[in-house]
Amino acid sequence: MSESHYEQQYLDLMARIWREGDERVDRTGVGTRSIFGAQLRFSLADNAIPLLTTKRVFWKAAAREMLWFLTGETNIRPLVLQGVKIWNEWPHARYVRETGDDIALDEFVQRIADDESFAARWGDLGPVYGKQWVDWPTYRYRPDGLYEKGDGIDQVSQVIESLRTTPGSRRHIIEGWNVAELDRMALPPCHKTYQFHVGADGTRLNCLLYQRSCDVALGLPFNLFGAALLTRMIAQQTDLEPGELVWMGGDTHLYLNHEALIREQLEREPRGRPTLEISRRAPSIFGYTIEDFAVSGYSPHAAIKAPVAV
Ligand SMILES: Nc1nc(=O)c2c([nH]1)NC[C@@H]1CN(c3ccc(C(=O)N[C@@H](CCC(=O)O)C(=O)O)cc3)CN21
Ligand SMILES: O=c1ccn([C@H]2C[C@H](O)[C@@H](COP(=O)(O)O)O2)c(=O)[nH]1
Repeated sequence: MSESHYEQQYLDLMARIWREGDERVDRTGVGTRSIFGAQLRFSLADNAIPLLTTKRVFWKAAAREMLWFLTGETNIRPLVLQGVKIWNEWPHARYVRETGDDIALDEFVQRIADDESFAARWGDLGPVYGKQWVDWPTYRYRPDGLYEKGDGIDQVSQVIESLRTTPGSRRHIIEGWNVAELDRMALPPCHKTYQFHVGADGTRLNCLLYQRSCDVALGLPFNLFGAALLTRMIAQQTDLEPGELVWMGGDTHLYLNHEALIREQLEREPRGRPTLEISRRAPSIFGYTIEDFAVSGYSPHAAIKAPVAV
């Protein structure tokens, strides 16, 4: 018998949530079936990548999003200019809510692209992932008892440094959950904690991602690819071989309006094992561009459209 396909875990998770999940009214009002606590494991060895094949996943959008996080940027404009649409709904909803100007999503996005000052005012998501990852704010007390702003903390560089100098550490963490700033974020981070780990006698880099809330149909395919890509870049920068990606979900759910996608996708069989090649070693973790990444052996089933819950 052939070794089971890595994607079977994802399909099994989807089937189990749809079959056994509790039906819940969620923040978006759409409604979900949900389980609490789930785990998936993927090997990243030999350039393996946990990219779904039972529907086409636009991995370049996920890769561009990951590169955007690494720039520390929190405005959607750079994504919009690259044709990445996945964050557009949230600034649009805020704009409509705060101005009463009920413009269509497409028109809003066009203005973000065309008008830099409009984008500066309305395109920002607040201090989300990128900001916390590379510029976590600090404050220090002054002798007069007031605070002043300290230097931001670049967690990504610190993790790379700690992987190089103390690989056996159990503290290689990149954290997005800045409790003091949650109320200023368009959405509190979902893929909130990345822990890295050096295993196999100091040769392999493993990553564990803890995701507090997971949209299994739309978000998870992106989150798995993103986490694998981040791990691959960090492995290259620290001269380690890619090891394993462990994914852990908190509230792991399927939106009720994704039923057609779920039924269709669960009929399909995984197809092939794509690989990710990184064509050059960038001077630092911040030096990669989309052209550095190539996926080969990817001939997935057709994309399946589904509405995103805002
Ligand atoms: N409900 C919800 N689910 C999410 O996955 C999610 C959020 N909200 N809010 C913030 C981000 C945005 N993310 C998104 C948003 C949309 C797609 C999406 O529509 N994906 C489509 C098309 C992708 C494309 O056009 O490139 C897909 O078929 O995967 C994926 C991830 C992940 N996050
Ligand atoms: O990277 C992401 C970002 C978001 N999600 C999903 C998970 C939930 O369905 C929503 C967030 O809603 P909350 O009420 O804040 O939990 O977005 C994801 O799966 N992946």
